Amino acid sequence: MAGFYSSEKMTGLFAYESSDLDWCEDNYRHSEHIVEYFNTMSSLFFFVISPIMLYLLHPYARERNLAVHLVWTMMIFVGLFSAYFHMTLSFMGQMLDELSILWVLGLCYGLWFPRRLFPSFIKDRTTFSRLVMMITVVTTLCSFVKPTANAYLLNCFALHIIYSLGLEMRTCTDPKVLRLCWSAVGLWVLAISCWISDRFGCSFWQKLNFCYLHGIWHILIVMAVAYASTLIAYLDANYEIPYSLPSLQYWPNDNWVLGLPYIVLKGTTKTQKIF
Ligand SMILES: CCCCCCCC/C=C\CCCCCCCC(=O)N[C@@H](CO)[C@H](O)/C=C/CCCCCCCCCCCCC
Ligand SMILES: [Ca+2]
Ligand SMILES: [Zn+2]
Repeated sequence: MAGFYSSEKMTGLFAYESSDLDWCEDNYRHSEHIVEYFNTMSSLFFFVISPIMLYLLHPYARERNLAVHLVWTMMIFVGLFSAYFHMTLSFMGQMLDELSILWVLGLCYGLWFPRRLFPSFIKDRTTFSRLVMMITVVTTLCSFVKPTANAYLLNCFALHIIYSLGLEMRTCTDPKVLRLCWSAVGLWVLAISCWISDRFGCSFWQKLNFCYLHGIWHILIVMAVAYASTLIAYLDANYEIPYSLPSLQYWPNDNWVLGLPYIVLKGTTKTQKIF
């Protein structure tokens, strides 16, 4: 009997609308199987950008650490779980969506957090990455205590990333790097405005019959992550693999306003001897 109840509880976690979260978009408006149609479809944008970023960052990843590829590989899963969450609004969907974001953040911190900002008792990146891993595991467990707070906590990481970026950019005068930094911050500001507006201004947007801000957030946040992660990887390359002579370019065209940024390496391990 106890087994029956616990398996019933388990299926309850997968049940449609079992999450406490419900975004502004009308439920079942465009499909009887998909709770929030536009929020689900816009999550598919992750599948468009992630493979391109995997391809663009390959030369840098090969030189620095192939684990860099995990970032955009995991972003494909973030997109998948986000689509599943909005399709069902299930508790399991919510946790998969949020925990996959937490683990991408953990990975990015472990890989790229600048050495000179490490706490003084940490001497090398391996120890720092282990500490980040432990914090990520503990936060994963804590996320089940008050699941409605998770999204707010995750958004706070963006503030810490921007603060750390500010410290790193203080001495930068390169116009191309500054442009990438301001574009990343600008995209994030637009994205978070959509997220907050969807969360707290829903009755206003319903009156205007425009309930798609959370879907727009999905698109803007992927672009912000593409810009911010490339910028951080570029700063990291300058510090960790200076012989590779990193520079920034945009795909598909370097002159476009809204291309995807990537790192070009003009030197390789073969030219390392000179340094
Ligand atoms: C030294 C660290 C470098 C970090 C580089 C960037 C790392 C990006 C890490 C995570 C990717 C976030 C992907 C967002 C997916 C959104 C899915 C979604 O919409 N989920 C919502 C529910 O559907 C949920 O409510 C959202 C929760 C909030 C997520 C907050 C993510 C923080 C993203 C940080 C982006 C930094 C941008 C900095 C710009 C200068
Ligand atoms: Ca809804
Ligand atoms: Zn979402």
